[in-house]
Amino acid sequence: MRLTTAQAKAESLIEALPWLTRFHGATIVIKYGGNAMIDDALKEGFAEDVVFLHHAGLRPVVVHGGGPQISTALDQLGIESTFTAGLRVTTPEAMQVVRMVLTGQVNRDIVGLVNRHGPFAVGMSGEDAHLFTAVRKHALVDGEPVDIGQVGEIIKVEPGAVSALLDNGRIPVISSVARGDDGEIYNVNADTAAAALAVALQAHKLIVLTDVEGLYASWPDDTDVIDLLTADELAALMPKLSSGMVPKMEACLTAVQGGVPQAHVLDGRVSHSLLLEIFTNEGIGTMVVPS
Ligand SMILES: Nc1ncnc2c1ncn2[C@@H]1O[C@H](COP(=O)(O)OP(=O)(O)O)[C@@H](O)[C@H]1O
Ligand SMILES: CC(=O)N[C@@H](CCC(=O)OP(=O)(O)O)C(=O)O
Repeated sequence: MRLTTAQAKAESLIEALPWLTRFHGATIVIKYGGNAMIDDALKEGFAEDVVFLHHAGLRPVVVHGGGPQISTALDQLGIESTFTAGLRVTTPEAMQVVRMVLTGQVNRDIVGLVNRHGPFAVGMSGEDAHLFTAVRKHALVDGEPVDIGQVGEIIKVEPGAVSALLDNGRIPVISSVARGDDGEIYNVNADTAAAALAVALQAHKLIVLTDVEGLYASWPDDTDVIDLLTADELAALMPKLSSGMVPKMEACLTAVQGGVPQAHVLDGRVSHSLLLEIFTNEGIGTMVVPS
């Protein structure tokens, strides 16, 4: 029997029923990366998805990056910027720009888009209420530690302010800047920050949005997406991964090993990818589960 358009829509809604039941009240940490913020329609779609999750009874938390936006700002200011082992070498001068772009620009943009739908989003820096405390991190190059400036490694998460916002029916939107007990501020990779928060909140899911379909089996030669991996399988694969996928898959591993039952890498260029992952039977992207 052919379904009418209206019946097909009803079928889609009903397909979501078991997932709505399962995830009611669940905390979902979503990492929104700079490369998934490519155009206004996608950004608006992302904001709609987050508000949809909120109305569906989930507790979404957004942790965002903004790497391309930071690079553009540094370029415009004539400040040179390089990456070592996937992390931005961050001089004190660059750190001011990182903080300005992440907390002052990208954070405001996301909060503004979500709040078109109601008084939901509250923007925070990872510096606020001691959310992220970091120490200076060194990159490892050929096994040797290399100084990369004010890049932080999170050593403590105090999620109380985030939990209070969630309990108050808000959607926290958090930039990946951290404070140090030494009085410094630190630039933290946003995938890493999202994983640390997912563990501290004991979230039900970590979802990392990026600009590829998921983890490719053997990038760039083989672009078959690996749809499911256990933590042990991922740990064995880690040494073979390169560039931007390293912090993303490390984040998934940290989250799952830290008690988060599911971590996903999804294509943020696909409109409404968050809803497709959470509310459809197939899901999309790569999912990491405990071994
Ligand atoms: N095995 C892999 N599977 C998928 N992408 C990979 C893989 N290895 C490296 N990459 C690269 O990692 C990039 C994603 O990382 P990145 O550019 O840092 O994203 P974001 O800004 O979303 O954090 C992809 O666009 C791709 O070029
Ligand atoms: C230390 C480090 O590299 N920090 C990142 C923080 C932003 C980020 O992670 O943004 P995406 O998620 O868009 O890549 C940076 O300066 O680019």
